[in-house]
Amino acid sequence: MDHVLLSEEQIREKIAELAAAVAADYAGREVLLVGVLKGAVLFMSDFARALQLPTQMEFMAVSSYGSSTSSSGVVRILKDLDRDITGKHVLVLEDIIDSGLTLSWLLKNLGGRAPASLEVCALLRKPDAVKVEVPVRYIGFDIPNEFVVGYGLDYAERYRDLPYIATLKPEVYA
Ligand SMILES: O=P(O)(O)OC[C@H]1O[C@H](OP(=O)(O)OP(=O)(O)O)[C@H](O)[C@@H]1O
Ligand SMILES: Nc1nc2[nH]cnc2c(=O)[nH]1
Repeated sequence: MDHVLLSEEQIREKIAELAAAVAADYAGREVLLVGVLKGAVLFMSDFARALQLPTQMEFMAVSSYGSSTSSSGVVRILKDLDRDITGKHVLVLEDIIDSGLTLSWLLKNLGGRAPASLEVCALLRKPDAVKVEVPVRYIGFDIPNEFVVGYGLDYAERYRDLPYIATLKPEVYA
């Protein structure tokens, strides 16, 4: 671990803000939250509790081919949604947008299933790493182009359980 980038408290406050914005925008509608496994699991859990709206939850697991610290844009579905999203108001919850390749693929895929609406709420985004622009309605934090772990984010499956987000020393993963 190098240093803490975002503390537990900063994350909690940001999630409250995001949830308030989503609740205002979706008032009167039921939202179907789609969490992208595994990274978004902690975010999904805290966000769903903060959101003052009737919600349902689904999960999807995708894997991008590439090294453990970068994605290639070739995406494979490891676990699909358990049901049809036709006519649903879908809000995709992502932990991080790095190159944008995963989300870009996912939005095309989900968009083809005729949801009533499809938006994204991402906790983290690295503006300097983006290779494809993805329309993202709700963003938690823009962060520097460094590899981060914690709060769902792993390095080789470790560190997901940290309640904060930290940078990893480059020598650990280079
Ligand atoms: O914008 P990109 O460059 O495509 O990277 C972002 C994706 O990478 C991470 O997932 P990962 O493939 O590491 O799987 P995990 O969530 O199971 O850790 C993260 O959760 C995003 O889904
Ligand atoms: N853990 C982790 N996974 C990622 N996937 C894309 N970017 C990152 C990152 O900075 N950290």
